[in-house]
Amino acid sequence: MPSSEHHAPPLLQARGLRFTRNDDPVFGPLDFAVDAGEALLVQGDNGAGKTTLLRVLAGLLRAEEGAIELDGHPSDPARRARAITYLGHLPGLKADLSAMENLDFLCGLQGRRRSQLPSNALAIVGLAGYEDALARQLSAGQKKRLSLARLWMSPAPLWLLDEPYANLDLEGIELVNRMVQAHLREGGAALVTTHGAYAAPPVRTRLLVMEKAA
Ligand SMILES: Nc1ncnc2c1ncn2[C@@H]1O[C@H](COP(=O)(O)OP(=O)(O)OP(=O)(O)O)[C@@H](O)[C@H]1O
Repeated sequence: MPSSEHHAPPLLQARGLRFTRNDDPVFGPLDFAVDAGEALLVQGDNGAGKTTLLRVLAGLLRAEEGAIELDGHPSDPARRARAITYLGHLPGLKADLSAMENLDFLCGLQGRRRSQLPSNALAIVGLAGYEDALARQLSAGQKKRLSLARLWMSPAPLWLLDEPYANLDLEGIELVNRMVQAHLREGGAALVTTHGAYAAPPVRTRLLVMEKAA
């Protein structure tokens, strides 16, 4: 653990991050940092570039310019695999596997927090009793909840959450906020995109407002 006089680098730092698509500017340059125990709310209208930013941070798209550091080191595939878990718009589930098989499969790919059992994670997200249901038989909200169970199992400290409230009922929105709170209490961090329509998680929050590039 770092001593009090040694200031740990942010979990995530972006400097001068700029993204263009076919020479059209999408966002940036952006500068921001997220420390352990913090959330960064990424706010902006439809098309402002929130999803693009998260995909750049997750290593799925390449920025035109700028630098990304994870824990004080340049972001590279191995560091991203250890540090980041990405919850995108699509649930990323295998339609013909059951809820439990999906979770086992994803834990096999990404590792899991030692203290967590997949069955507990399913119960936490309200899917107790759905262990054997095929993913394609789940509702949109239940699929989202299954993705949240995968998130809960992930050992990565940095959560990139693209509109995590989409398709969730009020209780599901509160579930997301409780999960983010618990994750931050354990020293994690989260980037959360939002249109501002839902209550943000009640945690230490920084704000990044994105506007459509001119
Ligand atoms: N695959 C793509 N090909 C071409 N243009 C794209 C693609 N994906 C996004 N865009 C464009 O990039 C810009 C940013 O899109 P992005 O999805 O990042 O916005 P967003 O802030 O996440 O929007 P929303 O709130 O609607 O999800 C938009 O102008 C969009 O039309």
